[in-house]
Amino acid sequence: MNIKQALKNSFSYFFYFYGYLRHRVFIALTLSLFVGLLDGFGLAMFIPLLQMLDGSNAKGGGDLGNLDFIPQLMGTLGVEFNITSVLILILIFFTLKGVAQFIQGYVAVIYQQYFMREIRVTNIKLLNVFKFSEFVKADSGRIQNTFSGEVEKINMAFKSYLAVLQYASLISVYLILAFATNISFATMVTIGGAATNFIFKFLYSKTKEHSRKVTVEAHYFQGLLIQYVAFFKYLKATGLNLMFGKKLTDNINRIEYFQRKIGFLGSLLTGLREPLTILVVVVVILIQVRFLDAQLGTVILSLLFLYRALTFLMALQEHWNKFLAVSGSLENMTNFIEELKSGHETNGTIKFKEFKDRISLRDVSFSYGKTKILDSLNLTIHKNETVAIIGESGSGKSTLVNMLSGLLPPTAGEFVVDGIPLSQIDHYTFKNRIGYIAQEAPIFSDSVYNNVTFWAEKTPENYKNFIEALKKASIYDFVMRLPKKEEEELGNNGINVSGGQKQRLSIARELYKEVDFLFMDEATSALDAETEVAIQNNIDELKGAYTIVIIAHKLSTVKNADRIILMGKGRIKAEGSFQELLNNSKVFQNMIRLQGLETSIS
Ligand SMILES: Nc1ncnc2c1ncn2[C@@H]1O[C@H](COP(=O)(O)OP(=O)(O)OP(=O)(O)O)[C@@H](O)[C@H]1O
Repeated sequence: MNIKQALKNSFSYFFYFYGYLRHRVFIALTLSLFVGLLDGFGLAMFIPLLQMLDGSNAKGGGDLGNLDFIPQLMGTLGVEFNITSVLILILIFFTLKGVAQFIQGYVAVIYQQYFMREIRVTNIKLLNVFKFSEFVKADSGRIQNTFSGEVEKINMAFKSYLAVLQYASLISVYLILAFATNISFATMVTIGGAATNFIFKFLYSKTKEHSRKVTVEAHYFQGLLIQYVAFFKYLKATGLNLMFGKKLTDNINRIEYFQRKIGFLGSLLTGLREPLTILVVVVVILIQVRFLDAQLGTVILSLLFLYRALTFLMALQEHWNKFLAVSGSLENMTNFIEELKSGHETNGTIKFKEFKDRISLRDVSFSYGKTKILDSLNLTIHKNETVAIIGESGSGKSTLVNMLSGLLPPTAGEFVVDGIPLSQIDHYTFKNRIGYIAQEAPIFSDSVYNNVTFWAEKTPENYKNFIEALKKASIYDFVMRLPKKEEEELGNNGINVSGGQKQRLSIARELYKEVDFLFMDEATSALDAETEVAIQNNIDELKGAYTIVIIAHKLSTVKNADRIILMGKGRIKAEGSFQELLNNSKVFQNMIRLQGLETSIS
C-alpha cells in the first residue's frame, strides 16, 4: 500500500512537471543517459589499462564481462587494443561526456527558466480572470505568498526534481553496466543498498511533514505582514503594534522551529549515507572474495560502476530530500491554481463600444453564500443621469454599485446594458468605459503623471488630456506647486499626499480615461469642507456629461442628483428626486433631521 502510494505520488509529481514541460522532460532524461553511458565506457577502459600496465593482460580486453564488445569492436575496425589506443579512447569518451554534460546542464537551465516563466504567467493570467466575488473570499496573505515566496520554492523543487530524474537515469545506466560486468556481485550490493533505504524513507516522510507546516506558517506570516503594513498607523497610534509584532514574532519562531527540524533531518541524512553505503560494499566484497570465487577484474569494474551508481544515489537522495522540503509548496501551488481556475470568470463575446441608452437590473438578487445581500432589485439608470445611492450602513449600497460596475454578477435576475445581458458582453470592453472612484483611492508607487495616465506615453496630446483631467479634478494647482510637478513621486501607497489629494488624483485618473460611467464610492468622505465643495462643484459640472452613480452618506452632497435611491436591508425603499423623497419618505426625512439639514433645505 505504502509503495503504491509512493509510486502514485512520484508519478503525480512527474505529471505535474510534465504538464508544463512536455517532451522537454524526455530530452533532459536522454541527455543524462548519454552522460552516464559515455562515463561508463570511459571508466571501463581503466581496467584493461591497469592490467596492461602491470603486464597481466598484454592484449587487453577479456576482463570486461559483457563490455568486451568494446575491444572486439576495435578489433573489427582494425584498431589495435594497446595502451595508446586505450588512452585515446578514454580521452574520447570523457571529452564526449564533457560535451554531453555541458549540453545537459545548459538545457536544464533553459527548461528551468521556461518552467518558472510558465508558472508565473499562468498565475497572472488566472488572477486576471479571477472572479471578484471569489477574490473577496480569498486569503490575501496566501495569494501574495504563493506569487512570490512559493514560486521561488517551486523553482527549487523543480531544480531538485529534475536533478532526481537525471540522477535516476544515470544510476540506471551504471546499474546496467555493473550487472553486465558481474551479476552476482551487483545483485548483492543492490539488495544491501535497498535495505538501507528503509532508514532514509522514515527520515523523508518526517521532512515532508515539516515542509507542509512551514508553508502554512509562511502564508500566515505574509497575511500578518500585509495587515501590519496596511494598518501601521492605527496599530502605532494605539500601541497595539507591540501585540501585533508579538504575533509576527511567534509565527517567525514557529517557522524557525520547523526549518531547524528540516535542517536536522537533512544533516542526519548526509551523515548517515556514506558509512551505510561503505558498510554494504565491504560486507559484499568480503562475501565475494571469501566464499565465492569471484574474478577480481569484473568485481572491481562492477564495484566501480556500483560506486558511481551509489554516489549518484546519494546525490539523488539529497536532491529528493531537498525536493520534499519544498514539496509542500508544490501541493500548495497545485491547489492554488485549481482554486484560481475554479474561480475563473466567464466572459461574453459581444464587444461594448459605447454606452447608448440605459442599464437595468431586472429582479436582481445577490448572496454571499446563504446570506442575501441584495433582494429582488429592479432599477434602470439612463445615459448621463446622475443617481445617488443612500441608506444605512450595511444596506447594500457598495454591493449594488459593484453589481452596476460589473464587478459582481447577480446570483439571480439579470443585469442588462443597452438591452444586452452583461453576461453576453465582453466584460473588458464594458470595464474600459467605467471610471471607478473607490473609498480607498489606489495610488501606485510612481509619479503623478503615471498615476493619472496609467503609464501613458508623454505625447503632447496625452499631456494636454492629463492637464485637463487635473483641472477637472481640482488638483492642477497642487500638482503645479510640487517641486517636480507631474514628475513628483507619490511614494509607496501614496504616503506623501493627503487622503483628500489621493481621492482627487484618483478622480483625475478616471477623468483622463474616455469613460461613459463614473462610479463613486463615498468619494467625498475624506475631504475637508472646502475641498468637498470644490469636488461637489466639479461633479455638478460633470453632471449630464457622464452617467454618474454616487454612494453618499452626506445628504447635502446629493441634493443636485437627478435621482436618489434609498436602500434598506438589500432593497430599494424609496426613489425620486431630493424634493420627492423629502415629501414622501419618512426614513429620508429622518435622515435629513439626523444630519441637521432641515435649516439648509428650508
Ligand atoms: N465578502 C463578503 N462576504 C459576506 N458578506 C459581505 C461581504 N461583503 C459585504 N458583505 C455584507 O453585505 C452587506 C452589504 O454590504 P455593503 O458593503 O454593500 O453595504 P453598504 O451599504 O455599502 O455599507 P457601508 O455604508 O457601511 O459601506 C453587509 O451586511 C455586509 O456585511
